[in-house]
Amino acid sequence: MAQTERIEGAVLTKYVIRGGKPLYGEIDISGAKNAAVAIIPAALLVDGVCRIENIPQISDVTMILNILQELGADVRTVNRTTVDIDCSHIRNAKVPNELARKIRASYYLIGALLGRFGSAQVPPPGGCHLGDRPIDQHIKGFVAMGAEVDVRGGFVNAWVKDGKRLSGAQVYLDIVSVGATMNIMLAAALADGTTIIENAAKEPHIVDLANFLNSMGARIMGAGTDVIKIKGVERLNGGTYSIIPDQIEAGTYMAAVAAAGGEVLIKNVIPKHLECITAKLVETGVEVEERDDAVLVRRDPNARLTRTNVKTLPYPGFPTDMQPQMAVVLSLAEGTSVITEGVWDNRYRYVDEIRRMGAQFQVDGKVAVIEGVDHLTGAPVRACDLRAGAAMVIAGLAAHGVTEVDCIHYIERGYEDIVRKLSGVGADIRVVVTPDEDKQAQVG
Ligand SMILES: CC(=O)N[C@H]1[C@@H](OP(=O)(O)OP(=O)(O)OC[C@H]2O[C@@H](n3ccc(=O)[nH]c3=O)[C@H](O)[C@@H]2O)O[C@H](CO)[C@@H](O)[C@@H]1O
Ligand SMILES: C=C(OP(=O)(O)O)C(=O)O
Repeated sequence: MAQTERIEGAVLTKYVIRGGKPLYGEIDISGAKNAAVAIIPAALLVDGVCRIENIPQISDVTMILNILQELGADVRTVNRTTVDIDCSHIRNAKVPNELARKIRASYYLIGALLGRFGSAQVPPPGGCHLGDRPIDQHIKGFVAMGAEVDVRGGFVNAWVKDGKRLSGAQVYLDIVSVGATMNIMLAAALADGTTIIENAAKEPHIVDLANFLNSMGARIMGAGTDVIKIKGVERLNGGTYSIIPDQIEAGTYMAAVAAAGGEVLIKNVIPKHLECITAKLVETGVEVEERDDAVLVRRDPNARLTRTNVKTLPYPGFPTDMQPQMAVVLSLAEGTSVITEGVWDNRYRYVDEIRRMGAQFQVDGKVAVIEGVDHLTGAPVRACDLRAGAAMVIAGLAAHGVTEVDCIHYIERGYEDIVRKLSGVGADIRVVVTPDEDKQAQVG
């Protein structure tokens, strides 16, 4: 990722956690990062004002809103979680380099700009390093719809060969890809004719993007199944839409209660979206009670967790974005657990960090074997990426002693107010700001 941990004023920030305190109380979940970062670019397709509610206050959202503004969108903050976006006056289909390379979701601008203008120039996506992150399936979809695509001069260049409008097409995805499914949906919403995506991904954020587009006048059917049908329309009109709660943020706090013990009501969630996470936590001995729009998570701080095996898979399988957090839970479970990473090639980069805290963790390719330990011990550790960073926080909450988590800008890509939310349930966690000595030395 291109973000830097050096921030204005030559300071470094980290989280300092004094662990070993069970968590009690309530946590409110914010809007879903992975839905927001696709729905905001989708506003490019709309003629008029889109009011988007339940937007999470995270740095990836700030970044994608900044990109739209750079392109010429009128973005107005209505309140903390609501923005009005009007892209009607944009005429520019070239996305600025510096911003777009910082986030993976900038690739949604390809589908949205192609759909709106018939051309797009977007830098290759950034995002967390989880292994190779190809976009060949996105490109396959655009090409099937009549686009030419090449990658040259540091940009993905895409344009429609004959005229300005893409044509509906049948696209079979060779691999279940969330990004390709959403990007093709974006491109197809205003296309001429019907697009059918086969072997589509089924994640909650795919359904959310379809619901957003449909609420603005699109005709998308089947989102949430593996065949999605998009009947292209002439135009989309403005409207109001509220983003779904963040499945992974909720799962992260569920894992925190599992690791640290206690009883927390996790509010503003869709319990159905959490079932894949709930099922695995229950196997380890955690109690989870589903309410209408909340889950109550309980774990006796004096009882040991039980081992289990986890394989990450596309939805409704166990999410890859919960793999590091679940690994911390299993590090504390009695017996040997096995995790198989089924989506990414390189999602165990945090292993050296968690080992510093006493976890017994062996990794061979996509498989991790974890021997549960009785307790973890606080240590200085680094957030290697967004979810690995969240996992370090969870480990710190459960550990004996003090844990310092560095590189927290990764965590802030996807977690709104994590320190306030955890402090609210009794965690001893602070943000500490210290002078950046390297920078001071340079300045001096
Ligand atoms: C299926 C899945 O769990 N997807 C996750 C993936 O979405 P994201 O959209 O980033 O990734 P994809 O779903 O597209 O990728 C899934 C797999 O398909 C491969 N691939 C993808 C696109 C492509 O054109 N060619 C190709 O080969 C990837 O290398 C990966 O192995 O990461 C996000 C952030 O961690 C998660 O929120 C998503 O839940
Ligand atoms: C890895 C993630 O995000 P991104 O794909 O945006 O890097 C994530 O949400 O867990």
